[in-house]
Formats: sequence, C-alpha cells, structure tokens
Amino acid sequence: MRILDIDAGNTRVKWRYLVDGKSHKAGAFANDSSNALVEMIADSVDGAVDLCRMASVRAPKERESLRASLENVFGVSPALPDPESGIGGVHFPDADPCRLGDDRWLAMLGARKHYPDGPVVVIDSGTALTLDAVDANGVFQGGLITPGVNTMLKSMVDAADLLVLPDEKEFSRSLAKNSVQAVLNGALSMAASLIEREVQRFNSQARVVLCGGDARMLAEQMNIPVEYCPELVFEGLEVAIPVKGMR
Ligand SMILES: Nc1ncnc2c1ncn2[C@@H]1O[C@H](COP(=O)(O)OP(=O)(O)O)[C@@H](O)[C@H]1O
Ligand SMILES: CC(C)(COP(=O)(O)O)[C@@H](O)C(=O)NCCC(=O)O
Ligand SMILES: [K+]
Repeated sequence: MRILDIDAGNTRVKWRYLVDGKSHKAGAFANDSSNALVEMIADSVDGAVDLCRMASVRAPKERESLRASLENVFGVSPALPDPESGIGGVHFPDADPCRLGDDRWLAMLGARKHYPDGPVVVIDSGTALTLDAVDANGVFQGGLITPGVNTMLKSMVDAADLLVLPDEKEFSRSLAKNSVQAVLNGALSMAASLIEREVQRFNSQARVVLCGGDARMLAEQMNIPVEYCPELVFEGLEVAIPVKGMR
C-alpha cells in the first residue's frame, strides 16, 4: 500500500510517502500555488498513491484548492482527520479539537503514542509556536500560542529598520553585543524560556516533545531534557486515519 501524508502549515507543506508502512520519501515545500506544490510532490514521489491523508491549518479556500489538486494529480481524494472518529489516547473534555488546528490535536495524538503513560508537553515550532499539555491520563490541559521564532524575527524586521540576512541566522542564548545578534538570540530565548517555564507546571515531570521547522535548532538550545520528534503530526494522522494491518 502506498500512502501520501500531507501536513499543510502556514509556511510549508510537509509530505511523506510510505510504501507498505515504511517511509520511502519525504520533503517540505514553502508556500506556492496548490497545483505547483502537488506537481513538485508528484515529481519527488514518482509513484502511485492508494491513500492520501491530509492535515491542514490553511484557510478553507486554500485547503479546498490543495484537496482538488491532490485529487487531480494523484486520482485520490485526501482523507481528512476527524476528531469525532479518531482521537486515539487523548481526551478533550472541555475543548473542541476542531477549533485547535489539525496540527495541534494530531501532534498530541502522535506524542501520546510515544508516551502513553505520562504527562507530555507538545511543542510545534513553526509559523506559530504552539505548546499543548496532556496529562498522564491523556486529558488535554490546554495550550499556548505565540509567534514562532521566525515570525518574531519578521515582526522585528518589519517594525524596526533591521536587516537580518539568511546567512546571519546563527542563534544562541547568550547576551549579544550587536543588534542583529541580539534580535536572533532574543527570539530564541523567548521560545526556549517559555517552554522551560511552562514545563514547571508539571513539576518538571512531563516529557517535552518538539516538532516543527525550528524544533531541531530549539532542541539543541534547551536547558531541560527534550525530545526531537519531527513526525508528530504524521504519527497523529496514523492514529486518526488508521490503515488495517499497519502500525
Ligand atoms: N527550508 C526551509 N524553508 C522554510 N522554513 C524553514 C526551512 N528550514 C527550516 N525552516 C524554519 O521552519 C519554520 C517553518 O516550520 P514549519 O513547521 O514548516 O511551519 P508551518 O507548519 O507553520 O508551515 C520557518 O519559520 C523557518 O524558521
Ligand atoms: C496555531 C496555528 C496557527 C499554528 O499553525 P502553524 O504554525 O503550524 O502554521 C494553527 O494550528 C491554527 O490555525 N489553529 C487554530 C485553528 C482554528 O482556530 O480553528
Ligand atoms: K506550529
């Protein structure tokens, strides 16, 4: 069975292609037209698709356009995860998962697969940085949304007359002696310190799992134990839209 999984965020569309349950190819494309994106995926995949699963936090119009392009190019309509039918080991007693964003509730499902018995704090560090807590019983405790590291940088570049060149993007948590480095380090420190602070709510007992485009960089800079799990949203899709005989 050949499966194409899609995770459409605000900055990038991430995808992976599984053949008989094993990851065959994967990639990410930054914003482009839906057709162009799907053509690029088709070129990379170079094979047929029996099942497509799609998570999206794009506006409904863009989601629909991506859905239509996938159907045109691969001949299959993507299955959309529905928290009503597949919620795995996470419970949302006072929250409507439909209103959290697919990437958030799916990442929690994925994280719960890694840690089914303890509290877990799930960080998705992309356009936004989302922090969501699930207790040891799998009950969603709530979350926070802040600008992601790059969104913080962009807002500083827009608001002040600062130029941050792509090859200057070396982040660290030390105090900086020039403005550009201070902005970079400030954004990183905001994100990292927030996570360290919020984990204290669980007496530092919770596992902390990180996904999203900035997760690897962020994980390297944390002063608490964290785990880099880049595929959390895809792992959530596996729970929400299971395939018989597979993981
Ligand atoms: N090749 C890349 N293109 C764009 N952003 C990248 C790339 N590599 C890392 N990033 C970082 O990843 C972030 C986007 O992460 P991602 O999880 O894809 O976001 P979203 O889910 O919001 O689309 C960017 O803001 C940037 O800081
Ligand atoms: C918080 C988010 C913007 C994060 O998006 P991302 O950084 O992954 O692009 C997204 O999960 C979202 O739009 N959530 C809210 C969904 C809603 O209000 O229905
Ligand atoms: K995010």
